[in-house]
Amino acid sequence: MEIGLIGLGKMGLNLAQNMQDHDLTVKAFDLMPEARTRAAEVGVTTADTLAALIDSLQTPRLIWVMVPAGKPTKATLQSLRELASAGDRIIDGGNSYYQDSLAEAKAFDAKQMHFFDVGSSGGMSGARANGNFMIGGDKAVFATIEPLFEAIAQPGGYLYTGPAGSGHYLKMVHNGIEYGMMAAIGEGFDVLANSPFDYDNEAVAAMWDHGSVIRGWLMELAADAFSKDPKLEQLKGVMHSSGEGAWTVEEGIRQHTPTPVITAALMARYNSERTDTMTGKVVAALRNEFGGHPIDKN
Ligand SMILES: NC(=O)c1ccc[n+]([C@@H]2O[C@H](COP(=O)([O-])OP(=O)(O)OC[C@H]3O[C@@H](n4cnc5c(N)ncnc54)[C@H](O)[C@@H]3O)[C@@H](O)[C@H]2O)c1
Ligand SMILES: O=C(O)[C@H](O)[C@@H](O)[C@H](O)[C@H](O)COP(=O)(O)O
Repeated sequence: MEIGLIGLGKMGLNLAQNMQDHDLTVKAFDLMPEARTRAAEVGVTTADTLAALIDSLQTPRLIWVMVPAGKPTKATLQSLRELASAGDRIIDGGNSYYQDSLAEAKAFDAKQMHFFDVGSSGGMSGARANGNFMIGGDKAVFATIEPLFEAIAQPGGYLYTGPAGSGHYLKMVHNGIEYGMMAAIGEGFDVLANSPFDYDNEAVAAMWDHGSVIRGWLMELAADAFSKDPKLEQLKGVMHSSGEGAWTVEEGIRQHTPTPVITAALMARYNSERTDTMTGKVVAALRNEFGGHPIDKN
């Protein structure tokens, strides 16, 4: 099986190596020459332009797009509609918004091309080996690309989820859950840090990862992070987000499905990006106005 891979960043390059480990033929392209050079250094065949990549692939082509979600993905998918042919199969493996994927599926359908929205999980190590994939698209055509997922996923770690849109929808909800789980772990360690006891964070996380109810990969990763920086003193507690948590909350609001934990986790992320808040100033001012309570001044 031959795959044309577009995007050789943190995920794409690992995916390319994962595919090659399973005797799949990878031909790849990235806008950045440095990314192409890095890929060539680990034995990935690269093309200098998107058009050259498309020309080099056997038809019906199988093309995996792994570039940043949003504008870069939209632009790449638009180019593929111009450069690829009827019958080609196009995978968007990035974290795209499912509504965008529904629109992309329609646009590819109009060109008799097959679009798959694939939520990819497991971070960079999952891309490199034993990944996790949530796959939306045409079921009959999926059968033609299933061997790819059998090869690169953890056994049991891929699922055909239904028509186009359903893969990225499921990944959106997965990431909403991820927000809540990580926030709870973070809060727990915050309480420990402010406790009267001197806990060893790495030892606690490693112990919790062995048999406790809250064991799991996030706990393992917490132990790894604490092993490098026992109190995470080198980090600022700023938590960025790239959209999936917000989309999950918006979806909950649209459905009238309460998502208080995920919403609180999302708001905590937004709050962490601000050094001082108008909310805090207003509440401080009001407490001072009605009760004479002390205020901290700039
Ligand atoms: N990093 C993760 O843990 C992770 C996990 C799952 C899914 N994702 C998703 O995978 C996608 C890629 O993420 P990443 O972490 O590899 O990003 P990245 O920024 O590390 O890499 C993106 C690569 O795409 C290239 N690129 C950008 N625009 C391009 C274009 N128009 N044509 C060709 N190449 C282009 C960039 O030069 C870069 O090398 C994103 O949609 C992301 O949301 C990331
Ligand atoms: O399942 C995964 O492998 C991760 O969820 C992955 O997709 C990525 O690390 C998120 O995009 C981060 O999302 P935020 O930037 O929203 O935290």
